[in-house]
Amino acid sequence: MSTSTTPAAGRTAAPGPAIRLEGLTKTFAEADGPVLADVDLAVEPGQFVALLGASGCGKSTLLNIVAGLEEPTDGTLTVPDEGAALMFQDAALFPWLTARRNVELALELRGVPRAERAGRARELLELVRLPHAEHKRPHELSGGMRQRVALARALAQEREVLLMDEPFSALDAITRDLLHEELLRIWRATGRTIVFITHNVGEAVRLGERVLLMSSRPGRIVEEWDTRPWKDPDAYGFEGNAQSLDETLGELTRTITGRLREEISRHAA
Ligand SMILES: Nc1ncnc2c1ncn2[C@@H]1O[C@H](COP(=O)(O)OP(=O)(O)OP(=O)(O)O)[C@@H](O)[C@H]1O
Repeated sequence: MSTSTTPAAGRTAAPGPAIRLEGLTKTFAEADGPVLADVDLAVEPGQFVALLGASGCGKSTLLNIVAGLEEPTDGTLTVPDEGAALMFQDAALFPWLTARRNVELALELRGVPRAERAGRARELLELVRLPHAEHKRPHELSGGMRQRVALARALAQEREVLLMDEPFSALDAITRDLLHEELLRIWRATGRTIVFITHNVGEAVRLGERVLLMSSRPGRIVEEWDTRPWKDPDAYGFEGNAQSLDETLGELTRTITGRLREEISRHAA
């Protein structure tokens, strides 16, 4: 696991969870009070965690700290030594490179020998179901296809942890729905640990095994729901039929939506 900086605002080595935050606080120099205060969170290897919260509550700040792009003001952060792969709302591909070259670049940065790069990039484009687009440049691809390339590029980094900051929020509903399926398939196939930020409760419930709600200013994790009983009802001894399963899932979604609304109105008040 990871390197250490200062004891108070540090990155420390420890076995166990893939990500562990303890008493994490972040205050920006020019900000009015802390954006994050005393955030505690442990994410086990291979878990899929969805993080919900009002706009501006600090979700991206939290992800940026886990990614090492921001330093915490206080608290302890444990992440894998290798760091994490990141994916954003904007695919941020190099426009002059083909889809395959965009993926190859990530392989090159990881030190994969030149002779292996093209084959590995093709495999990754197949994994995201985009093999036919390997020679296309980003402007020739749809928004959904660009996000698939961005996902292949993030996977090319071979990091255990994948951090996703609203990666599908700019896509239309049908494309998003398809990408949800693809992401779940890829998560099961690769065993990555995923932290996925969204404003969308349906998306959070569909994707996350754990759905976390962040409070607004200061941001901390105030509630958590376990969706696994709905995803694997037999393993969790759910005795109802498909309809009652849907109904209880609907109830869960309404409960989470209600709590998110409370947080949004508290922030707006
Ligand atoms: N570098 C920075 N300097 C000062 N303030 C910042 C900085 N980055 C973020 N903030 C502030 O921290 C707060 C949280 O921002 P952040 O982007 O983490 O929220 P968020 O929950 O991801 O929002 P959204 O859902 O709208 O993307 C905001 O008030 C923002 O203005």
